[in-house]
Amino acid sequence: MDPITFGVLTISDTCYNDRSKDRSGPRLVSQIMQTFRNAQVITSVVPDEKHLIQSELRQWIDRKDVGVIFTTGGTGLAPRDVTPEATKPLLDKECPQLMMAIALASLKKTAFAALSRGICGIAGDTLIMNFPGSEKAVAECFGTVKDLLPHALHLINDDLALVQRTHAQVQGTETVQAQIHVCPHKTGSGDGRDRNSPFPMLPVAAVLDIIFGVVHRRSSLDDDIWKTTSPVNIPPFRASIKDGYAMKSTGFSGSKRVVGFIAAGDAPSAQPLEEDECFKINTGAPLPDQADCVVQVEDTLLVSRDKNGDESLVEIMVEPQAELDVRPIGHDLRVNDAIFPTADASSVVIQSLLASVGISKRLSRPKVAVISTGSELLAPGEQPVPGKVYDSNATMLEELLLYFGFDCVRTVVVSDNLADTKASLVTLFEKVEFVISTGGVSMGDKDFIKTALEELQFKIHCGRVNMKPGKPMTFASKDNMYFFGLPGNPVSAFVTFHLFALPAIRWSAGWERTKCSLATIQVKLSQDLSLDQRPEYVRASVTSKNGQLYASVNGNQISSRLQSIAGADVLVHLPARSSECCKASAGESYTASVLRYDFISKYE
Ligand SMILES: Nc1nc2c(c(=O)[nH]1)N[C@H]1C(S)=C(S)[C@@H](COP(=O)(O)OP(=O)(O)OC[C@H]3O[C@@H](n4cnc5c(N)ncnc54)[C@H](O)[C@@H]3O)O[C@H]1N2
Ligand code: MOO
Ligand SMILES: [Mg+2]
Repeated sequence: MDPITFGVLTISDTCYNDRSKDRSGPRLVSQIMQTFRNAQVITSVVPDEKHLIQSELRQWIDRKDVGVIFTTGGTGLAPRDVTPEATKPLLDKECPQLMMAIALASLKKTAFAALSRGICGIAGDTLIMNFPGSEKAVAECFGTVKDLLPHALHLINDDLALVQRTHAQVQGTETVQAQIHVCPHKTGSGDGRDRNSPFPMLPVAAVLDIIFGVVHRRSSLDDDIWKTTSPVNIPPFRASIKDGYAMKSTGFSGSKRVVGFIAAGDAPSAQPLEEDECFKINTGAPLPDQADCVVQVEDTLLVSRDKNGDESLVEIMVEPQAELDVRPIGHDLRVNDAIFPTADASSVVIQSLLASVGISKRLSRPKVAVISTGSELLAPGEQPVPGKVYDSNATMLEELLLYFGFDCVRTVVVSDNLADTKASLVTLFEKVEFVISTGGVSMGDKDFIKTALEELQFKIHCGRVNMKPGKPMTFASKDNMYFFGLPGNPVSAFVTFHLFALPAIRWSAGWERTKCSLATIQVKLSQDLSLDQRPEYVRASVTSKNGQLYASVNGNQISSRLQSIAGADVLVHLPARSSECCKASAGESYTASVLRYDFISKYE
C-alpha cells in the first residue's frame, strides 16, 4: 500500500491542558507505525469543543495525503462528550458496519463498550473513525480494523486493480507477495530513492511509547527487591540517642555516681544499677540492661573526678523520663518488616537500605557502550587537521551516563565505513545491552548507521522524530539488544540522549515509567521565541522570582553549537508553529524538562 498519512486526533479537555496526560494518542501512533511501516502520522490534541474538533478534522480531510483519521475521546455520555456530533456533519457517507465490528469486538471485552457512541464514515476520500478515549480501548479498536484498512482505502480511492487483487486474496486465488522491507535509504548509490527518507517523523510521545513497549524492563527491581524483609532489628539493641548518662528514671534528678562508661560498639552491660548511679554513654551505644533513659550531657553538671581523672559524680539537672532519648529495639525497622516502605529505583536508596540490614548485594545496572561515528573526528588532545573536528559527543555521552548514575562500559570511534560500523556494533553488543551512537543517521551518502542495523537484522522502530533538534534519532532493537542512533550534531545528541536513551536505560534498570523521563516543571518564558515547524526543545537557564520560575534561552540554538548546553537547567518544550501561532511570547507558561538536580541558576 502506498505510504498514506494517518491523522490521530486526541479530543480531551484534560490532555489539551497537559499534553503529557495523552497516552491514547501516542499509543495509537505506535500501533499504526508497527502495522504500517511506511505510514506518516500527524497528531493533534483539541479540547472537547465541537467547533475546534471540526476545524482540525476539516484541515486534515482537505489534505490529499491523509487517508485515515482516528479520533480518540469524547464518544461517551458525559456532557462534554461531543465527538460524534462534531464528526457526523462532516461525513459524506457513514460506515455503520465498521463501527458495529468495533462494537462487537469491544463488547466481548467489556459490556461498557455499549456506552460508546463513536461513529465512522467517509469524508471526501478520508476514512474517519471515532475511538473511545482510553489507551486500552484505542489499541483494541485499532486491532479490530487494522487489517481492513488497506482494502477500505483501495475502495475509497477506487483503486480497482488492488480491489480485485484483495478480493482474489480473500477468495484465496492469489498468494500475497511477502513484503520484505529493504531499506531504500541505501547510501553511496545516491539514486532517486535516497531523496526521501522512508522513515516517518514520529511524535516524541509515540517514540517513547514504542521504547517502553520494546525495551525489556529488568524485573529485579520489582519483586525480590521490594519484598525483601529485614533479617535484623534496627537498632538491634536499646540505643542511646544522645551523648549523656544512662540511668533509672525512677531515681529522679540530683547527684549520681558514675559507675561506668559505654561507648558505641560496646556490648550491652548487665551490671546491676542503683537509682543513684548512672553510666556515661555515647550516642548509638547500647543502654545497660537496668537503665531506661538517657539524660544528655547538656542537662548535667560534673561534680567530681576520681584520682584517675575519670568522672565519678554528676548532678542531673532535669527529671529523667522513662524511654527519654532511647531508641527501642526495632524502633526504625523490625525483623521481618519490608526493608523498602516504597518502590524507589534510586541505587543510593536500594544499596544503602540493603546494607543497613547487612545484605551486601550490588545491583547490576544496564550495560551501555558509546560509539562516535565520523571520519572527520579528532580525539581531544590530537593536533588539529584540516577538515577535521574534535569529537565532543563521546565525552559528552560518557559524562551524561556518569551524571545519571550509569556506567559507559566502552567507547569506540568508528569512521564512516559500513563494514567497520557493523563490526563495532557486533563486538559491542557481545558485552552490553545498550549501544548509543552519534552521527551517521541522516540523509548523507556516508550515513551508514541505518543500513548497518538493517543488515544486522535489527528492527528499526523509529528512524526520524518530529522534533528539533534530534530529527534523525534512530531507535532499533534485536532480541534484548537496544540501539540508539543519536544525530551527530552535538546538541541534537545531547537532547535526544535526555529524551530517549536515558529513559530507556532507566526503564531497563527497573525504574517506574513515570520516573524514567526527566521531571517536568512549568516555566514562564523570559523572552519571545519564534516557533519552528517542528516541536523544539530549547536549552534555557531558570530564574526563580517570587516563587515563579522563568526560563531564559541560552543563545543561538543551532544544533551544532554545544555552548547552548552551558547553564542549561531545562529543555523548554516549544510547540510546532501552526497557522494560528508562529511565536511563543514572553510570560507564557510552557512545560520544561529538568536537566540537572540543581536546576535553578538564579534567585531574584
Ligand atoms: N538532506 C538532509 N540533511 C540533513 C538532514 C535532513 O533531514 N536532510 N537532517 C539534518 C539534521 S536535523 C541533523 S541533526 C543532522 C544529523 O546528521 P547525522 O546524524 O548523520 O550526523 P553527521 O552527519 O554524522 O554529523 C552531523 C554534524 O555533527 C558533527 N559531528 C558528528 N559527530 C560528532 C562528534 N562526535 N563530535 C562533534 N561533532 C560531531 C559532524 O561533523 C557534522 O557537522 O543531519 C542534518 N542533515
Ligand atoms: O535535528 Mo537536527 O538535530 O535539528 O539538527
Ligand atoms: Mg549525516
